[in-house]
Amino acid sequence: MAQPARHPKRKIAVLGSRSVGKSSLIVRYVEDAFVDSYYPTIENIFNKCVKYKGVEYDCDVIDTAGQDEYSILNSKHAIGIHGYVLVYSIASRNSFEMVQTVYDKILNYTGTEHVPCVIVGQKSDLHVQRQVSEQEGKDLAQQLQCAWVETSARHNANVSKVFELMLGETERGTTKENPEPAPSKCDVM
Ligand SMILES: Nc1nc2c(ncn2[C@@H]2O[C@H](COP(=O)(O)OP(=O)(O)OP(=O)(O)O)[C@@H](O)[C@H]2O)c(=O)[nH]1
Repeated sequence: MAQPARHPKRKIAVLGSRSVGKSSLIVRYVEDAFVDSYYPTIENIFNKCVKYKGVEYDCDVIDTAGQDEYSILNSKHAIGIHGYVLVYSIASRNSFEMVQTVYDKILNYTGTEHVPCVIVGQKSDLHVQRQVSEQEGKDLAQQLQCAWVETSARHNANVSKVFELMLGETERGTTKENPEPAPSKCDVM
């Protein structure tokens, strides 16, 4: 009997400062809903099947508690992860600066020189409060060799693009013969 097609599993962690809209971005993507109220996240895992270039990926999306410069990376957010979505709010310069800090923490923890990442400027609907320009977002992404996009979970703008870009980053370098990207490991010193 023919075996059912296996969906490759991908684990994606969503990181960034508090209240930048990480949960809202994921909930918009997975459940197509938006809530105005703010409930700080402890930890949540969402699951969605995502079709990318004809392949259906079984994606676990890990929503994390917001980070700050003093947060220590949780091993659950650093081991076995295929890619990272690093979120800032376009209305908060501090949250934009936190992207580099969190990225450095990931590299430190995993002992690698590069991890597949998408940098996301969330709350793009907040034009009047904008503190971070599109160009600054693009420049950071170029510097860190990541993909970049601005989104609004509120207006459902570019939300699915984040996850397409993410799979583009994780699948880069994979081939038919070698279809599995290496998930991140812990660097044992
Ligand atoms: N204007 C606007 N507000 C948003 C958007 N996305 C989220 N928010 C609001 O921002 C607040 C924080 O959103 P959350 O999704 O809880 O943020 P978070 O990053 O998951 O927060 P933590 O769990 O504390 O890290 C909520 O009041 C949301 O309604 C957006 O695209 N536009």
